[in-house]
Amino acid sequence: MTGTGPAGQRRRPQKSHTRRDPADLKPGLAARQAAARLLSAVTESQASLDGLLDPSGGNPAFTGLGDQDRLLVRAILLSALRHLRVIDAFIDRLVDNPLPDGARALRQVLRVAAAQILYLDVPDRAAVDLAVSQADGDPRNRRFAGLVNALLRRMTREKDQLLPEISSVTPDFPDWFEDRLTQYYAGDAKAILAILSEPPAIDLTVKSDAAGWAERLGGLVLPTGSVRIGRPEGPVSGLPGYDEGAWWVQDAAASLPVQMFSKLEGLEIVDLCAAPGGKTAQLALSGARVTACDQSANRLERLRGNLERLGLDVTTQLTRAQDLIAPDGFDGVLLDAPCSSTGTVRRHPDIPYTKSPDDITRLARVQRDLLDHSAGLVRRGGELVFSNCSLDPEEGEAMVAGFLADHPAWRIRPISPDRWPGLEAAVTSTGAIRTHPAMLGHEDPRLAGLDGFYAVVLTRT
Ligand SMILES: C[S@@+](CC[C@H](N)C(=O)[O-])C[C@H]1O[C@@H](n2cnc3c(N)ncnc32)[C@H](O)[C@@H]1O
Repeated sequence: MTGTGPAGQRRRPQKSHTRRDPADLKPGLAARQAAARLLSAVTESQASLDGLLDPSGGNPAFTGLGDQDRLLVRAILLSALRHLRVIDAFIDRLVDNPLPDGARALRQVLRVAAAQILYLDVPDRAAVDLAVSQADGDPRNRRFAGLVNALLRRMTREKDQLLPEISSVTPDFPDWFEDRLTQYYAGDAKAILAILSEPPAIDLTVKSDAAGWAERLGGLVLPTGSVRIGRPEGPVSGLPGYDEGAWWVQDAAASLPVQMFSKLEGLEIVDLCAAPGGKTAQLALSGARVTACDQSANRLERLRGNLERLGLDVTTQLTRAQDLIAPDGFDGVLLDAPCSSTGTVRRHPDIPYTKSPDDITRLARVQRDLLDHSAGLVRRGGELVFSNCSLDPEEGEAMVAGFLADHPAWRIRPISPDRWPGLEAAVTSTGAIRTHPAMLGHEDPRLAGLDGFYAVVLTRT
């Protein structure tokens, strides 16, 4: 409020020197600041997006936001990471001189704004204005506020013309990631890379009556028996069947490993890396007596919550798989091993930025150690299913070939190529399963694709 001074002149409003939350100053600014900070954590410190966005233990810049802002930050980050190289190429096209190397904070501000302008349904003007305010409010970027304004305004004007052109010649993902996929998937690599920058469809594993649930939810039944519901607008917890535990979210590819056991009903099965419990639920639903182990107490707690909602009963054990001792063994062992998760880049587009070829080699060694230990837990005549959601053969085909070479008593029990009609291409020449995101094509991109998975059944002769 303005007032009058002693001489009767109008007094200018006093600037408050109290530190205020930027969100108080301009709606939406705190969300953009959080997005830039988290993008920097992913791309510069290799922090995992899942960890940063965890509602309980995540980054305070995110957890301190309201629900709407959190949704926006998540959407900005997913879009930015799915198209980071295209966004950078667009920014670089619009600057007269390359951005200084030290201007990393500035680049994050521009990336966050560009993700909104190029890929999200946010009014251009709001994206530009907030980016300018964001630059202006940060001493590192203040001198660039004019540049931010000019560059982003130009982006809004020229996006229709330039985006298709830049996208057609710029890869979406880092070279190491694209090179490996091209090396291993040859003819399919282009299609895989194209679909990896699309958000995935949501698949449900239903307890029963897949056709009925598909009709009720407007989805379709897949060769795996899963129900695909596309990309629903709101949270899945609002859909029919969630509260009564009639289904759970599980990519169709992730449902295959459990289906590969030849028998489950009445058998004693250990699920060694079980949380959050998608495969544990399948095992329990098939009538197995399940022990679900995980090394993470938090994740095991999540598994218990998920199984409780589904009304399924399992024994849980907090342990590292390699520390589990079971002198009597199990009829079946599921080792859904920790991996680089490159098969899930559609929902985790941070992976190409947070993982490296060295990580893949390291994780393949971890998997091999876990597989060696798992083999000792299988009763004679029992089955060991190994799986993971990596697209990289070093963590799949090659690792298992090494195991078989060192354990001559073990064999692959081959899966028949017609086990899932419509998914014949997923069965390899050795009888293992190799899925990739360009499988299960559909004319509607919202209904297409599959996570990358490798899975194999091993038995002792
Ligand atoms: C790929 S996730 C498993 C997904 C799960 N099977 C499902 O279908 O929902 C890998 C899990 O392995 C756990 N994990 C990683 N290393 C482990 C180890 N050495 N022993 C036991 N659990 C481990 C992680 O905590 C994580 O929950």
